[in-house]
Amino acid sequence: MFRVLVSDPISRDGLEPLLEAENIEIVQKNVAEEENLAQYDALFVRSATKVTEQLMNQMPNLKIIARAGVGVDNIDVDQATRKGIIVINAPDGNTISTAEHTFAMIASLVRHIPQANMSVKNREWKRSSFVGSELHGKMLGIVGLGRIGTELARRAKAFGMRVAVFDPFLTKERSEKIGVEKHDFEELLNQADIITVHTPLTKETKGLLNKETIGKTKKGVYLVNCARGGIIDEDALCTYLENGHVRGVALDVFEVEPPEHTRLLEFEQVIATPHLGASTKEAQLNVAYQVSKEVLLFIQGKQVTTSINLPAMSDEAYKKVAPYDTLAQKIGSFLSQYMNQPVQSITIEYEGTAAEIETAYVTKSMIASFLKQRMDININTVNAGVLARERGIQFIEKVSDQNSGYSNSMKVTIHGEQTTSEIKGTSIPHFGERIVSVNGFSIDFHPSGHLLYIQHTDVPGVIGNVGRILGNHSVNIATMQVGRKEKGGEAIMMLSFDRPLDQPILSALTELDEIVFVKAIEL
Ligand SMILES: NC(=O)c1ccc[n+]([C@@H]2O[C@H](COP(=O)([O-])OP(=O)(O)OC[C@H]3O[C@@H](n4cnc5c(N)ncnc54)[C@H](O)[C@@H]3O)[C@@H](O)[C@H]2O)c1
Ligand SMILES: O=C(O)CC[C@@H](O)C(=O)O
Repeated sequence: MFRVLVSDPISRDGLEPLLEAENIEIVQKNVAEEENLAQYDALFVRSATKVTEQLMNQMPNLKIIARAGVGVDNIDVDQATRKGIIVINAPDGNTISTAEHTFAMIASLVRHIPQANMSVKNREWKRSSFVGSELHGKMLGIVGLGRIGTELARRAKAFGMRVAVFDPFLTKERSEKIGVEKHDFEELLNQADIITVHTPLTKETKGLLNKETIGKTKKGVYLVNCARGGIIDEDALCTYLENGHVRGVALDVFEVEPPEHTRLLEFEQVIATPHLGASTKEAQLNVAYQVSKEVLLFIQGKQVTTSINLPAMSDEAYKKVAPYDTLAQKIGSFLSQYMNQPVQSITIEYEGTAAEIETAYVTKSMIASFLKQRMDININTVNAGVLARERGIQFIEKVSDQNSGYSNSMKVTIHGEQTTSEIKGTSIPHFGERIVSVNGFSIDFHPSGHLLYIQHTDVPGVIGNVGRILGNHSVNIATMQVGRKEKGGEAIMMLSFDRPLDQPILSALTELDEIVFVKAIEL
């Protein structure tokens, strides 16, 4: 049974993909009211539930956190990553609703609609107090031209506005295609009549509009924040509202929500909504449906596509990656068992067609498989990189479209404290994965099951002696391959069996004079 806790109000209709599937239990209850948090595999939230490290510690079985919305600033993504918990969001389900809400706020702001509404309801008729401005011909400055910024730009243009944009990641081609003017931040501040922010809240965007930058705006500017509280500094807003430099402000989001203590709400020129950007039936259905489908993919062992802390990959891309993923996991596990010593660095080299896949994913998968042999915690592609770095293990990825004899190959080299080892493998369509070289010895075997690696001197009788000892212990050899670098030098044997070998057999083999090293490997 896969258990899902839905902590914030999320559209039940949107949960349909999970409700219709078998062996999934969905509980809609706030985390604060649930006594047995440890039983859940998935947690669904909107912006209200704060997914802290402490909460994650109370949910040791948690595998996936689904944010039914865009911003993940209420989730400690770094901690989730360390714990191997996938974080997904619904990147575009609420884009239209938020763009429409922002536009409604802009229109309300310049026509004083909320203030006029209050006045009429107070039985007043003060027409001259609420003279507004047209949007037509004015310049809207959009900071952050992502999904919402782009939809907003379209709506502003339909109203005859000029649209100026600042977004450090925006290309000239894209701005021309959308029909907006690309500016640097100072130009936008100097020229725009209305400035609206649509970036995520990050270290760079926190306080982006502050005492200094608001000071560079046109006198009488209108400011809008329907993205995240804190992108516009609230103290600075109060200062510029007080001295009349800022004519009006529209806020859907606040530094602290609900905004019980902010002075901002005392200003007549400030209009506010309680974080309603995504609050439409359509958006809530979309976001819940999007994350439910993603969680279902995860339960089915398929690739999720909207993860915050995994490389994004379509199903199509994963089909190409899957054979190399299996090969990488086998090599990682083999080397970890083989090299029983601390490790300093891991290099993974992709050649030929293997270089065309999403290599970052496969590298993490290999590292996860390597670390799993050594650590008793949940390790997967989400946290493998972080955990390796924390343990001082460097990992290096090299990609080359050249091939050295195989149409695709993957070579992993591990530098340990005492020795260095390497394994090269390839994936053969319809045949599976093969290891083609171990520590420079050419060989050819399928990396699976109960294996035995033997390093020995290349003299007559070794194979017979190994066969005799195994036979004496009633061990049946399933497959056997040998490889050597030169006649009479060192050589290796790779054997596979139907059952694991126990220690007395390994000791008996080690006692043979011509045997240098014996290692049982379970894959
Ligand atoms: N009020 C609501 O209910 C509501 C609803 C949805 C989203 N949001 C907020 O809106 C934000 C934007 O959503 P989106 O879907 O458009 O995201 P998005 O990722 O599509 O767009 C964000 C844009 O910001 C730009 N950006 C990043 N750093 C920047 C910087 N320092 N200066 C200028 N631009 C920068 C990025 O290049 C990107 O184009 C979300 O992060 C979320 O916090 C709020
Ligand atoms: O869940 C909500 O209503 C808020 C959503 C919004 O802030 C988001 O980032 O998607």
